[in-house]
Amino acid sequence: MQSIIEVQHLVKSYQQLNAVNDVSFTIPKGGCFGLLGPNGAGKTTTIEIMEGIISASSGNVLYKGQAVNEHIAHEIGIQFQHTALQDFLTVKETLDLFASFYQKTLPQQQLIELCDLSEFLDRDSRLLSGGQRQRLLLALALINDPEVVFLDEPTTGLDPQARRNFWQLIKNIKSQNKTVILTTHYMDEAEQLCDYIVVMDHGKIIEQGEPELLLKKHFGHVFIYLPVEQVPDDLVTQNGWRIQDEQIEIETDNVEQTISLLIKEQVPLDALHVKSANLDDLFLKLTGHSLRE
Ligand SMILES: Nc1ncnc2c1ncn2[C@@H]1O[C@H](COP(=O)(O)OP(=O)(O)OP(=O)(O)O)[C@@H](O)[C@H]1O
Repeated sequence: MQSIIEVQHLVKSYQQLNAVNDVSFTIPKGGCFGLLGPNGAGKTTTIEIMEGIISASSGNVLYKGQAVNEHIAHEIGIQFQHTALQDFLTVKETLDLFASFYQKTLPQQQLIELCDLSEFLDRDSRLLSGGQRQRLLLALALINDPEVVFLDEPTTGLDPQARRNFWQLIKNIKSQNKTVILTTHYMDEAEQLCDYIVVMDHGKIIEQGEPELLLKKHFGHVFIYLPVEQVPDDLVTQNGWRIQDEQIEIETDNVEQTISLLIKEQVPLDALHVKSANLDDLFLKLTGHSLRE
């Protein structure tokens, strides 16, 4: 595995607080790397040190084996949550303006296609919908044809359809052999896009790996749910089943056996449903709270 960024023993302290507390990870070249964690976990601080925006108290970030310096700005693209767009400029004029800041740029037509901008090129950038604005901000992050693109919560506030469209754009970018570094509060987004995730909490890494392998490691099981009023209390107690949101939650590695037991105990099964663990469950298990609390 070829790495593009290495983060080594990173620490960032603010007075008494270690916002980032001895964090190390390696980002493989190509694919999508996700940095996840609840509010205040230290994600933005870590990312901003990687981007060269703020300096670390100690530790190193290596980009292609070299310490990060001011040249990194030419090789990376950053989609900020709130980029100030110039008033009175159309989308096309905004692309022209940002392209003028760089010596090397992606051909504009390619950028327009990659980010699906053609429908609203002549629109004043203040009049864009949330999804259109995000596509323009993505195009601005890609304007210098960077090898690494940082996306900080790129779909926050978008409707489900716009989020799905945006995921497709990110997949297109991945297929161009660029490395995408993503922070997100949406676990379905991480599951769809990320090849590797690092989960942070309180400034430290609490887990990292490929999403599928992490799910296998933490949950060898599936979940069966039944309405609480349909399962006798003593059966729940005997088996140590949990009660969550008016549902009995049964974690099992043998669905057939569990269902046979429920049938034997004459539990009605018409409202039963079965679910595999997902990243939301993993997050809850690791941090004790869900990501969007
Ligand atoms: N400039 C600063 N001065 C003091 N404390 C800071 C500063 N920047 C961040 N912090 C603190 O460092 C901790 C980590 O913040 P950070 O923004 O990195 O978290 P985050 O994981 O990105 O959270 P969110 O998901 O809410 O953006 C927080 O407790 C925050 O209050």
